[in-house]
Amino acid sequence: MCTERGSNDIIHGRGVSSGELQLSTFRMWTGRASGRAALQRRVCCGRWLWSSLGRWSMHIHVVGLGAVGSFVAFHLRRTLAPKHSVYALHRLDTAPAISQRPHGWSVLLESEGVTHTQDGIMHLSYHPWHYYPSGSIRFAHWDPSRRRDLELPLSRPDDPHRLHHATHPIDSLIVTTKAYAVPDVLHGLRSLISRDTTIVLLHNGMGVYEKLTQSLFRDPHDRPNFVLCTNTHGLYRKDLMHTVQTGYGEIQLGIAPDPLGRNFEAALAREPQESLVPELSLDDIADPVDGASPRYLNLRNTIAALTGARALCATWRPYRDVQTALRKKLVVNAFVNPVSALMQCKNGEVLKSSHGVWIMKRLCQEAESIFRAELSAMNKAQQVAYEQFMENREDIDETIAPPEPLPYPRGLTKSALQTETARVVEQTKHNYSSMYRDVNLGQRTEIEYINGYLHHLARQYDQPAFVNEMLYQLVKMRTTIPYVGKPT
Ligand SMILES: CC(C)(CO)C(=O)C(=O)O
Repeated sequence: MCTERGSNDIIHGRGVSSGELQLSTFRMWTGRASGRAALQRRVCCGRWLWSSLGRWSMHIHVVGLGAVGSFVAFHLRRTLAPKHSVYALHRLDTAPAISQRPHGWSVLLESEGVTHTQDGIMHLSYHPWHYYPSGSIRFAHWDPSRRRDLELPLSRPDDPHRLHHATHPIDSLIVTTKAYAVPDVLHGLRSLISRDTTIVLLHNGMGVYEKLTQSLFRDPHDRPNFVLCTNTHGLYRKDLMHTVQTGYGEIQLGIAPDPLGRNFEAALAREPQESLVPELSLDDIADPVDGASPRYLNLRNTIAALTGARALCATWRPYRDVQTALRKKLVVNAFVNPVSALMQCKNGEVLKSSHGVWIMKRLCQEAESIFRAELSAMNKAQQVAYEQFMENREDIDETIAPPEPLPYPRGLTKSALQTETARVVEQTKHNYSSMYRDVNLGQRTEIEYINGYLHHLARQYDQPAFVNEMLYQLVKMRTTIPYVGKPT
């Protein structure tokens, strides 16, 4: 279901006096602290906040301009007021190809036979980290009128001033590259990312967020906010920055828990007022009346911008629901993608025979056992944490109820997974899966983040998963054998 919210929900520091900002920041960051230390913190926070919120507009960067990235950039630019900037980040080596396109720097979206053109997206290019181990990053802007604004000279990672070279640190970064490319891309952009940045991850598969929090963003105090997404729109890339929409789906956004402790989903715990079902509230991310730090303001604005672009059909959902949706999509991809790539067929073929149906049913059964084992381990860990907490408490009189074990989501039973797989196969029956295309183009596949992710979970929780294992090994084997095409 699409939201009715408009881009007017995007808020900025203007209109709030510096006095108000200082007071509210003091409350938010220092709690009940008082005296000299509190005064020092108050002055320091106020200065920091004022300089950050003095910006008048939002800067949204989209990296990975394949089918999904172009689709998102297209609709954001189309919906947002011109004062907000939408940037497309390209690898420097793709820039010459773009400048030779007949449509120049415009992004094209084709839907129901009509091609729409979107201008006004600013293009920046970067050198991916692994091409330049010394850490050089260069941004070149393609709009000469704003060139001076945006140029970022080459700098080394150990240069203490290099952040200052960037006129715009990144407020909001939407990452739509293949799952395996995300860590390298973020590594390359690291100097422009701070804990005030919001990073939206929009890719197939799972495990990227966990990888990032264990490597590039280990320190919870310095970690940006992350939004994890599932996307069910049918899209394919016809050409560079030219996407075709073959089916209408939705994007679900889930905000990863704040390492600094803010509860973005506080509304769910409040007594429902008019509606029976409590709804998430943007004010729980950042309350414009109370003043807000850039960290939360950027997050609120990112959610508002994405949900405000109605054609994206993006909704903000509780993180737990998005985790369920991600697992559902993982299982669909774990069946459709390898089978279509190995059998060299369109999605519509994979369930036409009893053999395909057998594989699909067995895979869904394995996935349910894996997810049940995972949940049971989480519930056990929660119980242990509760018992330890109770043991270490000083006031033993007050009783705190033990946490309720989380119930197993209905959407992840084997029959629900089978129904969902059959639905997606029917909806995308005329499409070639992304893995089919990757295999045929001799490109790296996302197998490690799809069947590979399930495989690691199965091992972690000691669950047999032979069908998944076989698909995983076969796709890896396929990519070691040169693709020769059809015999003539
Ligand atoms: C759902 C499906 C299989 C659609 O083609 C897909 O997500 C993919 O190709 O990666």
